[in-house]
Amino acid sequence: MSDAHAPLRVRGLTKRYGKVTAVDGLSFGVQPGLVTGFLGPNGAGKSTTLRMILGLDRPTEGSATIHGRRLAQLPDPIHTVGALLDARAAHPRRSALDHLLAIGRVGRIPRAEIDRLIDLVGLAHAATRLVGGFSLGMKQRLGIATALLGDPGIVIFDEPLNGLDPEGIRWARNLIRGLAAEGRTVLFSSHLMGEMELTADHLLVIHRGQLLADQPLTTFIEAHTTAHVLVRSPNRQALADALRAAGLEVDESDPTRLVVPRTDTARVGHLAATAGIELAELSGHRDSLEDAFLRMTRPTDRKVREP
Ligand SMILES: Nc1ncnc2c1ncn2[C@@H]1O[C@H](COP(=O)(O)OP(=O)(O)OP(=O)(O)O)[C@@H](O)[C@H]1O
Repeated sequence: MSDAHAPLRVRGLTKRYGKVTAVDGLSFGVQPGLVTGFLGPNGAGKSTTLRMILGLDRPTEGSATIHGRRLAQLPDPIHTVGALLDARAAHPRRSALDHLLAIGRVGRIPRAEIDRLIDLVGLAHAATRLVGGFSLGMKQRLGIATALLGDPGIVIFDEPLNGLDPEGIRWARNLIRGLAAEGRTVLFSSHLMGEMELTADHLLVIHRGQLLADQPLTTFIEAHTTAHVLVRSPNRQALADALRAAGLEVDESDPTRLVVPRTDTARVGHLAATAGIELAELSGHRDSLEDAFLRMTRPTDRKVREP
């Protein structure tokens, strides 16, 4: 599906607060059936973008549309888009159940569906407790249930993993992936790179309000990271010499292993065997999403990439 037909679409979206340009001409589409990760350092403009998509902030320029319309123009918003922006927003003196019942009433959500969602997010044991006494992780679970109340085809989660424990993070990851597998359009932001790497299929990377990348996660990692080989040998110097003689770069700064960038284990293994050099360890590595992201948003050598 092209961006022009994406269920969620942003064009030239810009937000200025006085002299601060929080969001600077963003254009992208979010596709159904995939988890799209929204990635950017603190202050990059993620929350402002999501707020404009949800009609909570007015763009200075540009537009954000859902099925071609602004959210306010949708005939049935609660059944179209569900969002978790700030888990702390729920009223502290209401129980989780009352919170969901109150919001569910607006969309005429059946009680059985509310009970199902409470179960789904693992809050059955705490449904009648006041939200004010909830941990941040419990509030996130309630926020996720609230977002899913209308069984929406589009879900937007801003930092849904904050405050969740490791079991909760794994649960949320499976839930987010499951929502996309059901064909929904899923956009979520997280500053937890390892989680983003495990959860997202597609990435939107923003920095200082501008789009730096709009591509599949694997393409992003391949484009912005290098593969390298770690190799250990009782005959370290001879190995380093043999690798260099074959035109490879060898990093000897680690006293235990040689690091050989931009190659693979087959090549290093073959060169060692040809030179008759014994190996004690041979493994291939690729930088993580975090390495790629940090390299890309480093102030000095950042290059703006058009989507
Ligand atoms: N209401 C506001 N008034 C003035 N400036 C604002 C306002 N809201 C956001 N900003 C500024 O806009 C920029 C983007 O903020 P935003 O909260 O969208 O970033 P973010 O990517 O969500 O960051 P974080 O991960 O820290 O939440 C920041 O420089 C912020 O200070």
